Amino acid sequence: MINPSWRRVVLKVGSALIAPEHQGCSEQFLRPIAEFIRQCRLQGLEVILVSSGSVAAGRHHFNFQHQRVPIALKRAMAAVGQNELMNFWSRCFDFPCAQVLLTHGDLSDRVRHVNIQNTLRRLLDHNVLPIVNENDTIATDELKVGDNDNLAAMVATVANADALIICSDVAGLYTADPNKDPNATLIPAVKRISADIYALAGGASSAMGTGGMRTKIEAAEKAAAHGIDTMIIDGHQEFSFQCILAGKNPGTIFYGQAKPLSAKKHWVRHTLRAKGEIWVDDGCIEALCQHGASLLCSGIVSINGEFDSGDAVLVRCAVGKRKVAKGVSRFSASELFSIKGQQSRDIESCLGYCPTGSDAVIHRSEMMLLERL
Ligand SMILES: Nc1ncnc2c1ncn2[C@@H]1O[C@H](COP(=O)(O)OP(=O)(O)O)[C@@H](O)[C@H]1O
Ligand SMILES: N[C@@H](CCC(=O)OP(=O)(O)O)C(=O)O
Repeated sequence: MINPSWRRVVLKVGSALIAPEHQGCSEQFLRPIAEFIRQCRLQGLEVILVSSGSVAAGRHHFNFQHQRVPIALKRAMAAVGQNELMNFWSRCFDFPCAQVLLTHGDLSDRVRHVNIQNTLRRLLDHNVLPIVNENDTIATDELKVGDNDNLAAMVATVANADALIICSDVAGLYTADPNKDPNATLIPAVKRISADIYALAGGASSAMGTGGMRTKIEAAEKAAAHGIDTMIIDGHQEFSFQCILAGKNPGTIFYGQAKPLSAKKHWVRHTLRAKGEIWVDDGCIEALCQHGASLLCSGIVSINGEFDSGDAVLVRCAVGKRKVAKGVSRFSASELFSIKGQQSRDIESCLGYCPTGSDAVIHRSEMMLLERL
């Protein structure tokens, strides 16, 4: 294995590998991937598979020729395709497979998040292969992750994996989209994901791919913040899998951070979605960024959006509106309208009650500074 310290890996397989001809699941690329999973398990690695392809695999059952599929039809295609997908994967192995269908709503709810973690743990303990996909049949824009690269990174985080391997249709991250630029060259390793790395990424070039390279870099960034290494490899080539098993790098490796974020901070930063904004003054920004303070109501200038206590919000500078932090608000938007700019001791007299028993609007432990990242 490329890194002998890896104990648990998440392997993500894109739709173009599952159903390359739009005619249901194809053995062509899946057999070598299945063999790789088998070999990993023989080497003592725990494997979680994140398999795309429910829509691509189900499409041939519907007489629909247009490129853009209406969402209601996509949900129906996913329902039938997911079944084909699971049947196919199950036939590849002589050990049991488990279907785990998730939405973003499941990953961002603390109780369901823990349930997912416990279920994956139990499945791996009993040598079952978890096969994860987004629950496309019911997912709404608000509740879905939207692409399986980011979903796989969230699964790698919740499962405390050591590595995320993304099987794509190109060998890795190139200096430009290799399908458009013949001079593009492969970047073998990325130590830090910066804006320059994002600038290299274009969208999906195949009709089946969802996010292109950008969502793969987002996934690598999420994983790295949890200390997880990410590899992007060409899943069409058996050689890619042989390389990994032989300890070589056939694509691009993004190294996990040596000092990962705490699980709570990672969840706030990389899983929760901001439901609103709190705009703060310069003194407040200095307290947050330079003194590690919690956010208090005295520094709040304005509130934007509807959110409840417990929802994630963005903290923005009132002047210039740049993003300063992301965190969990202990007050709702309507409560903050009443107490913004007030001293903490006045919260109770403004609201008639003190909802949290603490004066922090966002506690330090539930806030991630964005400016330092
Ligand atoms: N800098 C880049 N390096 C490699 N591929 C890139 C880059 N920018 C854009 N791409 C495109 O991203 C595609 C892979 O993403 P996608 O089509 O979503 O596939 P998948 O099904 O693997 O998720 C490649 O085929 C390529 O055309
Ligand atoms: N959940 C969707 C796939 C979403 C997705 O990200 O697809 P891909 O870019 O092919 O990995 C499905 O199963 O059809």
